[in-house]
Amino acid sequence: MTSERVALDVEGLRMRYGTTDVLHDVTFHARHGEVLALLGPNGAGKTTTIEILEGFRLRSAGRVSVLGVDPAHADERWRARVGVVLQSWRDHGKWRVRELLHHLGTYYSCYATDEVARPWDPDDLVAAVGLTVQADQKVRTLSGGQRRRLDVAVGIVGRPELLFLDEPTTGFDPVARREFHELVHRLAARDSTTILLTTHDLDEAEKLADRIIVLDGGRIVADGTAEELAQRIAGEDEVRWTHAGRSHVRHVRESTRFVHDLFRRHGDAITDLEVRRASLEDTYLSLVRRVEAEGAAR
Ligand SMILES: Nc1ncnc2c1ncn2[C@@H]1O[C@H](COP(=O)(O)OP(=O)(O)OP(=O)(O)O)[C@@H](O)[C@H]1O
Repeated sequence: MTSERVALDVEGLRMRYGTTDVLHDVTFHARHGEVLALLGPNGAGKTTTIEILEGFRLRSAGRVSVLGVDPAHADERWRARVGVVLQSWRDHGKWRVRELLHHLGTYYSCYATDEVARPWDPDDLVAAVGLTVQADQKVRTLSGGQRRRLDVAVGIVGRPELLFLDEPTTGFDPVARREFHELVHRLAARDSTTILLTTHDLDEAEKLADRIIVLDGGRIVADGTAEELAQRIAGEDEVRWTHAGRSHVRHVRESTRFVHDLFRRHGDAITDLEVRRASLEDTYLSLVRRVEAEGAAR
């Protein structure tokens, strides 16, 4: 469920490491309850952006507001409203799963409000991330994918209003991935949690995100829904059909009109008609290649 209220507001964000600019004028926003995927090649600036929004890294310039607060000057009360799942987290090996979540949850109880009961009940939380069977196991005995599920549980134990997920499903098996996607949908739809995630899995971005932002070389090169980006960037749909026993394939910009003309000309003689819109992967690859070609031409 998305609302008009802005949860994330980033304008003219710049980051410089030494003498190298790695973010140039990055501007975007997210409404409450929106799921945003940040995509881009290695080194594009995704983690740097997320770390600035989390308040872990100080920006060089620009305006950033996260839940109405500048993360560079945020306090504990703000931190309790924000959940973070980092790329890797390797502590607390001796703790048992439920015990650890119960313990971490106690830090959030003083931030409970009339609207948000904090923390998440440990039994409900282990069930939500699919760790009920492992609830009494020591953390160090979990498999890689189970550890990642626990990372997600740690990130949401305080029932955050805004959740940052940096490559959340690395190491998940297909069942865990599907369950995680359902959890993200539930958090956004039922609890109106705003979610910003980075991923290299384009299928995952397409399934989860209301909106997709592509960063390349520290600049935003695309921002929109998967369909909008496909229309704007990849542009062409693939139409396949059979006529008089022969298979045909054409790539066209306006597939609805093309199919209409096809039927007007050949009527019922057309069989096996299939229209395939550009996937996010097609769109992403054509966008990144275009940006690289422009960079090489400069
Ligand atoms: N602490 C640092 N000091 C200097 N340069 C850094 C530092 N952290 C990141 N960089 C550089 O900033 C750029 C952006 O890095 P960042 O980690 O944000 O990219 P990313 O999009 O998250 O990449 P990946 O997909 O590989 O995780 C890279 O060129 C990287 O080398």
